[in-house]
Amino acid sequence: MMTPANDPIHVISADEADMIENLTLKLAQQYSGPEDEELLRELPVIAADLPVAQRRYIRNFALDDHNGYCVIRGHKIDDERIGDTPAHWRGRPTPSPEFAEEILMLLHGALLGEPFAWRTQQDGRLVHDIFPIKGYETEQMGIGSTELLTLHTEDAFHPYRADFLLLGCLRNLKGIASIVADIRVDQLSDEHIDILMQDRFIIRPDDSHLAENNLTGHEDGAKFSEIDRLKKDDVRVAVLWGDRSKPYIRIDPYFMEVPDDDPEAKEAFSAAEEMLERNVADVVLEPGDILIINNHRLAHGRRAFIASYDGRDRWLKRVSVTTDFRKSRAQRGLATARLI
Ligand SMILES: NC(=[NH2+])NCCC[C@H](N)C(=O)O
Ligand SMILES: O=C(O)CCC(=O)C(=O)O
Ligand SMILES: [Fe+2]
Repeated sequence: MMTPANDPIHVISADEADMIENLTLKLAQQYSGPEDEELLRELPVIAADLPVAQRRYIRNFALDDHNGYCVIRGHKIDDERIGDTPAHWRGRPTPSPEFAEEILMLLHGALLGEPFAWRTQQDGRLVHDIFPIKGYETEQMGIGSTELLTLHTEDAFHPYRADFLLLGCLRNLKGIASIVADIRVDQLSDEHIDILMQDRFIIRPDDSHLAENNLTGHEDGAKFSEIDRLKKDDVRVAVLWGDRSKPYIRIDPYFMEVPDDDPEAKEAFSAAEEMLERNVADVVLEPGDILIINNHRLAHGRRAFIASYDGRDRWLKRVSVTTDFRKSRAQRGLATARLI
């Protein structure tokens, strides 16, 4: 196919869904958990067993670099087997009852690059949980609920942030929407684009990487020293980069600032924010959906909702994927290590 795939949703057939479920259930018996070295090594090899149409669709999405997101729809979720939506991401068994769904996420990740994660998030787990956690209702984190999760590039502050972000839906009974916003460069002036492409914008780590939101109290917290440094330093970055006519974006206004002595940059930043706000759209994930986000071409977030904490709350899984493992080599210790 030569033209960019325009349909943002690829629906798999019932037969394909059965085949994939059998595959992931079998794999869940063979491996010890989502961080199993052998599983991770085999991922792209096993992913070749996914239906060819699905693999081709994802390949086109990645190569065309045009659409900000796509959804693979129709995977089966065994609501009974996965059990209640947990109260917290800490203290879950390995493997978890939803290991097959975690494998499904990792297989999709392997079609796009290498799954990786952060030492500073969710105890360094490779597959993250996103569900509301009591006490965090008003926080600007995936575990919040009552506030709009404002538009952001995932881990925008970090030079090694994901190229692709996968959000897999296990449960969403109330149809709570994720939000997405494309970059519409035609809605920005040439002057603003020029400024947005320069390193004039201060960015800080978001709260999900802070020690206070991740420590058990047992470890020394040394792994958060880089985050502390980035939090204090006024690191200045560009909001747009790459091809001027189809630029990449790096933005998380909630954790960004424009220096007071740079009114031009302030104005350009507001224009970028307004452009994104104008283009916000809802994407309601259904169980079995995998939302694939091009983290350089789309900002995303989530609508506000009221959590019930009754085991039926919305539950997503999240995997970050890089297309260039080498750039973070010095941070990872071993060539095969996946934590930055
Ligand atoms: N605008 C924002 N809320 N940015 C932070 C995003 C939340 C973060 N990715 C998390 O894991 O919780
Ligand atoms: O819950 C969602 O739909 C998105 C969550 C998210 O963006 C995040 O946790 O970073
Ligand atoms: Fe996010």
